[in-house]
Amino acid sequence: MTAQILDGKAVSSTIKAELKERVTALRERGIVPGLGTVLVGSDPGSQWYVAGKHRDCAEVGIESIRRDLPESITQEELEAVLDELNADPACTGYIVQLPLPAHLDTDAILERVDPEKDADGLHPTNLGRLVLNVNRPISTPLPCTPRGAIELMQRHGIELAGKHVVVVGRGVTVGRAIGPLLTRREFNATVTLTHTGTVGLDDLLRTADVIVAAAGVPGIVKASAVKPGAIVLDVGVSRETDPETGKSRVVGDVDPAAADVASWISPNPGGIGPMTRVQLLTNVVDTAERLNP
Ligand SMILES: Nc1nc2c(c(=O)[nH]1)N[C@@H](CN(C=O)c1ccc(C(=O)N[C@@H](CCC(=O)O)C(=O)O)cc1)CN2
Repeated sequence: MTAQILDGKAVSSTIKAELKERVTALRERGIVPGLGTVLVGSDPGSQWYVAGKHRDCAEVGIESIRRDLPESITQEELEAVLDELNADPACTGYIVQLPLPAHLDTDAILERVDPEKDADGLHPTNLGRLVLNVNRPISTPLPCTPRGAIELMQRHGIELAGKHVVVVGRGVTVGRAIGPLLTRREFNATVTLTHTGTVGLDDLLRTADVIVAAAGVPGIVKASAVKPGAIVLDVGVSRETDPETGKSRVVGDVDPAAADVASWISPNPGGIGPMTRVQLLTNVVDTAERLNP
């Protein structure tokens, strides 16, 4: 079997076209959605992701507010920047690009974001609402990668109800947040959360109808652990230097040979990354519409 491709680039282009129409309608009513980004330091990956977020905004008509800050910033100085964005009426929602430098308290920073402006859905209040299932139909932002991953499957006509999803990885942006979403009645999947400390991971993976590989460990999902016909989402992002070209490249969590066993697979790059980005725009437009019914 050769797996069909879950094409995140194509789906995100479609969604961006839909969002552009929604933004145009908002602008016609005098409402201009604005997305803020807060970037600390000069990590090349984070700089690339933030630049991409601003390109996306320009494409759909969302205003960009950008705060690029030095690596040396103190906790107090960073919190003051967040307080400004919390008070800025031009900012519909904003994100703090992760990871932050080690001297900063990430939990305290995420908690400082006004939950109403939390475009990433990572504020404890919004994650709590997700777990309590009070976030329906769409009243507060949902974490971008989990929601984007589900949308990618839905837009390819994949029915999740009754499926057993095995998630690999316990990080806050994906692993911990995707279970509460997938087990909502609207999706009705059954979820097993595993991680790098799970004993018998391969045996659990072989029971999965859907694998969400988000551990950030290259090759943690082996082709031999994928049930024939399973759906495989490769979310993990690691970087390595290509020995032939000397260039840095993205490596996912899934053994490429899994494409010979699975029925559907998300490429990496080109699968979940673009869906993460477009979900961020969706969160901003949803918020602008919710605040201006
Ligand atoms: N505040 C946040 N920080 C981080 C998040 C997040 O959701 N919120 N997720 C990641 C980084 N990220 C978004 O910020 C992100 C990762 C990857 C992509 C993407 O489009 N990737 C491309 C490949 C890019 C490459 O070659 O490096 C793809 O998959 O096709 C977009 C956004 C951590 N931080």
